[in-house]
Amino acid sequence: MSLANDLINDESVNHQLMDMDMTLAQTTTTEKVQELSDSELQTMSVYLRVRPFSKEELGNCEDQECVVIENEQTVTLNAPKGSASMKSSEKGIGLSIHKFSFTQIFGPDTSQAKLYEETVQSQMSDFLNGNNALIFSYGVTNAGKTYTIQGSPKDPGILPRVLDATFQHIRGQQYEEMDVKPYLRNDAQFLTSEQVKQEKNVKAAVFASCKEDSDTFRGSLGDALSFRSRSSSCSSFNESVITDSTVRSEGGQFALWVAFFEIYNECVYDLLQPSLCCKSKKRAVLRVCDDGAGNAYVDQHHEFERSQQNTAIRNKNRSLAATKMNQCSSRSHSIFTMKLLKIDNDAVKSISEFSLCDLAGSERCNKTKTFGERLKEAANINNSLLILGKCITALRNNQGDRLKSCIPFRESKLTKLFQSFFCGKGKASMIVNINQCASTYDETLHVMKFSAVAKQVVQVIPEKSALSPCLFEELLDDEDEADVSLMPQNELLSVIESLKIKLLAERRKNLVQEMEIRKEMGDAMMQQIIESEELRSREIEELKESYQEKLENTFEMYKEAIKEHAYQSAMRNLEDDYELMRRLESVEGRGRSFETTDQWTQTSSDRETEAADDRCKRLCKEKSALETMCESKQQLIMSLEKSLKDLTAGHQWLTNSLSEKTQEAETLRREAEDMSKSLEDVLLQNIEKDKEIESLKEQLERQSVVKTSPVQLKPKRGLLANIKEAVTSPRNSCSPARSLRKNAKAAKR
Ligand SMILES: Nc1ncnc2c1ncn2[C@@H]1O[C@H](COP(=O)(O)OP(=O)(O)OP(=O)(O)O)[C@@H](O)[C@H]1O
Repeated sequence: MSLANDLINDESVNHQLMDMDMTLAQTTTTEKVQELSDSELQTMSVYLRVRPFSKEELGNCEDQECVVIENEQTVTLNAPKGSASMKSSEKGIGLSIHKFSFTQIFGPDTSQAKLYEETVQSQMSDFLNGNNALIFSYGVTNAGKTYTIQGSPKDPGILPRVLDATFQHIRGQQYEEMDVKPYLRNDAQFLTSEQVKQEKNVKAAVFASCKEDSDTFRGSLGDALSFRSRSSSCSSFNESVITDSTVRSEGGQFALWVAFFEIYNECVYDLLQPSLCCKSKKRAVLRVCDDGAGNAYVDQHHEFERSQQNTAIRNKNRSLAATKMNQCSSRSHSIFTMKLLKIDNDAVKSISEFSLCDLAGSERCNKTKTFGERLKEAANINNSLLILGKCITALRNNQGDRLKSCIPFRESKLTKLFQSFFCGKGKASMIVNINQCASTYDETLHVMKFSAVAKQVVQVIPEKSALSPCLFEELLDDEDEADVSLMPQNELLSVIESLKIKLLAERRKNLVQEMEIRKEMGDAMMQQIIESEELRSREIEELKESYQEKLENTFEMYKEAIKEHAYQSAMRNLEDDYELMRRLESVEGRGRSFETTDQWTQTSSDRETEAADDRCKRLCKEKSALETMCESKQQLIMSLEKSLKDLTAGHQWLTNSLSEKTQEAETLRREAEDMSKSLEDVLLQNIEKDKEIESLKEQLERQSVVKTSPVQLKPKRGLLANIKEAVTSPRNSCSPARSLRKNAKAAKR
């Protein structure tokens, strides 16, 4: 899609350039055209069709008034926020508003019928009058190109309408024989009866297959190409051609031959090839031939009759794919060609051709998220559109330049087939399809810039009688020759020299241009590859992480399972050991019983003896195995017993030392208790002694009072003796204390 961008980078500058070029072109061509008495000169018709928003697009806020139709010829494009154009304009590099003019603009409400009437009808008249016409739709993917060319079963597009109009025109004049067929690009040949037979067989196979497909797939996408039934309610476009006064209706008969092919990845495939063949075999690639006069053509025409008008010719063979931007994106350029042969008195009077081309969508690879096969397709589509752009630019530039630069028609199949139309062999017009989505604004802008260039291409439309393959160019050459013949030889040589220099400069310029274009395409591809690489590495990282996590989980799971298994095995081993022990014991028991029972050996048969022997051997083996196992177990048990003994001894030592310590602690506790008791006693003794002293003091006081009083009190001798004893010998046994206590109690009483 960088096509238009490659051609035009700065809009304002280019507009000025265009204006200049246009002035130049117009002056130069006006001079020339004065001599073209029978020719018609006009710029290429470029129509714009703006498709309506889909519900999804409205839901996604795509409506940001990016496309404003000012009037029937002018449209304004306003860059939405976030678009590359807006960013550039904010940096002061470009403009955020662009105005474009077209031959005619059709808004979102335009019906298919109106579009047909106002765009195709004049070319239709040319075609029916014996002239050639080409209509091609151009635009970004999902802009409505296929809808415009093919339409839908309910609302047929240009193609079914053109066919219908053709049949209306040749009604009652159809040539019944099949013995005249288009030949080379502009010629016809008479067929032998054998060839006619072959043609009839091919035709029957093709249309039977198409009919079958139509019945099978009715209602699917391919029905878009169904030719409108005559009983259809839509009749307006039938009359339009019939009532057209410019169409000459003379005598004679008409044979209509059609070809329908696609250019996919620079290979041409027949879209009318019977489908059965396609299923089993690889599709045959058609050759683009040259008729010797520089006109390329594809020789694959099928005769077409009125009876087949209702037959659905489907484009199910066409290369379609779902891209991020269009679920049913055309991945090829499809070209439908009609050749109308006018036959009168067993001679072909005229041959006219009408080609309708639905170009594949121009697109940005990263926007459409294309990879692999899709990327290859996109590269091929973009390349052929790029060459178409180069041709159109060169055509426009040549108009203002006496030394015409080479137009690279031969660089792609598409431009090879378009060449004759651009060289004056017919009238070409372009329908530019755009959507109004904000997200595709930048691409739409490129398309508009491209169409601005195309609109300035001046076409020379000669009268049929004066027709030669490249009239405009031939006339210029003739003129140059006439001038040259009058020049002296030395001047001629200098002219040749200067021409050589100019040629070299031109070649260099072309090379540089080519290199730049290739570099840009390479860069775009590289960018795409880098982006996809990054995406891949991010995905790989994410995958790695998720696998790592899964691995860890699995590892944990296995760890658990191994633990479980080890536990189960240990349990089983234990049980086995036990079982073996049991069996060993029983074997030993049985062995003992065999030894003692003599009668048993005598009475058993030989077979039983053998079996018993075997069994005995097996048991012996088992026994020895069990013994070995027991031995090892015994050793294990012994070692375990030893460690248990050690542990018990350690435990015993610890217990003993603990009890010793406990005893020591008990003794200490008791000693402490005794000490506290004796302390308590001493305290009590002190208290009692204090009390006794007090009471003795009281007694002494009383006695001193009695000594002074007339009443003589009888002295208490025992008490005094006791006091003396207590005072003088405090360390005496507890009996005195006890007696002291008694005395104190008595004193209290
Ligand atoms: N004028 C219109 N009115 C209504 N619907 C339209 C109109 N133009 C296009 N559409 C719808 O828009 C969608 C895209 O159109 P279409 O497939 O014709 O685009 P395209 O340009 O051919 O895309 P691609 O280049 O990817 O093949 C289709 O669903 C079609 O029916």
